[in-house]
Amino acid sequence: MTDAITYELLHQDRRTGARRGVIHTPHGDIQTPVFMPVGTQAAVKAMRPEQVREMGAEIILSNTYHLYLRPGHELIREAGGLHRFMNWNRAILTDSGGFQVFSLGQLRKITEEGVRFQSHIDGSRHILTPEKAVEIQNALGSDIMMAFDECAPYPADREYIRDSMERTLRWLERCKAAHRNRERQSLFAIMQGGMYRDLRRECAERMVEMDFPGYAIGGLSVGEPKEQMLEILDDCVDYLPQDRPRYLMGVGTPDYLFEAVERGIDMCDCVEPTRIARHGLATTSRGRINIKNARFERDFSPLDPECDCYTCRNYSRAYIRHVFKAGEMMSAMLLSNHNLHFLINMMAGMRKAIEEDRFTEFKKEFYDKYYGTA
Ligand SMILES: CNc1nc2c(CCc3ccc(C(F)(F)F)cc3)c3[nH]c(N)nc(=O)c3cc2[nH]1
Ligand SMILES: [Zn+2]
Repeated sequence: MTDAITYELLHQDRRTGARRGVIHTPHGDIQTPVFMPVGTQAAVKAMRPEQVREMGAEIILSNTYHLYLRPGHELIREAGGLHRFMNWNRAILTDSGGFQVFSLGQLRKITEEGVRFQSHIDGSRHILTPEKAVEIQNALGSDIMMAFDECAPYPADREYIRDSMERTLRWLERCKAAHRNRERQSLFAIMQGGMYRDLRRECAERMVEMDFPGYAIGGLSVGEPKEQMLEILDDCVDYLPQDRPRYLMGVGTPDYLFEAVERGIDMCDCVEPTRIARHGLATTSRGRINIKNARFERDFSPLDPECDCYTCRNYSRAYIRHVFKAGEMMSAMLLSNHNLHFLINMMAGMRKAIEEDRFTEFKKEFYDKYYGTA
């Protein structure tokens, strides 16, 4: 029986680990490497689905933890699934909730069974188990479901990491056993192992042994120094099979995206573009700008002169600064639109550069402009 998703490798950059591929899903193809906009509560903040689609997004992320607590996965099942409910007809990947329980839930307790926690919304008590996480994602109908894992905290000693990794692997067996409709929804495994190279290798080997249609690298972007993350990443990608997509979880600022793609990562996410929009921050080809800054008061040029998005074609920095200061929702709409467009555009540039075996040059050009070393 074929899996819901399959990966096709199109081209390997001649001088780096960067690779160009396509992920075929029941809701269309995803060109990789890809940046996935975050739609935590069944909405990409301040954006309508048509806009997200129009800028070229082919997959968005959503979340088991949030949607289970509100509005409830059974309600979404009754609505015909998450695609119907949020009017998004391309691919959806849902995280399994483990990470969010730890970053959002109060009073949580890990047991062999699963994780007990109190809702950050109303304090009600719940338990999330591997079986429950699969059931919820099945109700949501996401094309890619993530296994229920523990994203170990940073720093953590080797003893803790090994025990946590072993439990995550036992939970993975339970997720696989609970997963029925492989031809409609694919289950991705998530590699843990902290910052310990040998544990990472062992975790990867045991996950690959169980065979999944895709693999995520978890337990990173949890506060570790950048060099440490890149060191771990150097090894992790090589432990994974060539013919499956690789998803690096929680990574999404431009510099990290380049480093991840250079090492052979296919999929990335991050709440950053829409989150920073709400604080008046815009990502431009010449670095980040804070629109609140007084220097933009009479600046009638676009956010980014090199950007062709709706925001940059129609509004000035002065206007966006004004609506932001005035507390108008328009500022989140215009900044989210630009920030997402910028990252999606940047990924399109990476894909083209890989096809032409000039990823290294593309990365240098980008860095020189973005960090002003030009
Ligand atoms: C920010 N750093 C980080 N984020 C991490 C995430 C969350 C990724 C995610 C997924 C969906 C959404 C949604 F809001 F769009 F829904 C938002 C974020 C992880 N998730 C799991 N399962 N294991 C990990 O080991 C892990 C490590 C992570 N490091
Ligand atoms: Zn723009």
